[in-house]
Amino acid sequence: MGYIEMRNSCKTYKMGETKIYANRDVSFSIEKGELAIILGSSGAGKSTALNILGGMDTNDSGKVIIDGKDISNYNARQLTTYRRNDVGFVFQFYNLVQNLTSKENVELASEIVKGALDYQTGKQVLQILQDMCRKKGATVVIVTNNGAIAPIADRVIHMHDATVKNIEINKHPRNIAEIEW
Ligand SMILES: Nc1ncnc2c1ncn2[C@@H]1O[C@H](COP(=O)(O)OP(=O)(O)OP(=O)(O)O)[C@@H](O)[C@H]1O
Repeated sequence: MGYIEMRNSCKTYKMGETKIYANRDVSFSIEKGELAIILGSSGAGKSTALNILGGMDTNDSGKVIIDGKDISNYNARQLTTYRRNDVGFVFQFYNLVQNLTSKENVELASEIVKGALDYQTGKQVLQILQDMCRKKGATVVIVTNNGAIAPIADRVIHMHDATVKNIEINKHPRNIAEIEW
């Protein structure tokens, strides 16, 4: 079993009378110490999957197994403990997260790099994330619509239209210095 596993995870949002499928039967597995990239165009469902993995949102059905525990059964208090102890977030833009209280949003914001990342700062952040995997054994999940950074990942999860279309394993991930966008 992977360190992180989504199994048939589904999430819908209601917009008035309309039901929007943000994640439909999303399944993937990430090994401990991997750098995984979830890649897809705007609206593909990447942030929805990441928010669920990070305990910031909950799914409607399906399992979300982290280190052998199914966090999809967690209540709000358990999710708060999980976020505090087991998860770290870096946002590209300053985001308010809908499911968190305003106090939790302020706490999150205090840990976030200032505003949108410029090119060089973006590269430095990627370098830190890759080093955290390679040197400290951390498991990192990056969400992006920029295909140019996919070669730095051990695993690339392609999403389109709320589903996982394809999963690629890079046997020889590139160093950050080798990529340009
Ligand atoms: N809170 C919400 N209420 C209603 N619809 C939502 C909500 N969050 C996401 N959606 C919808 O769910 C779908 C998936 O959105 P999601 O943000 O997960 O995509 P994404 O791949 O991360 O896109 P982006 O790259 O633009 O951030 C989209 O159609 C989006 O409009």
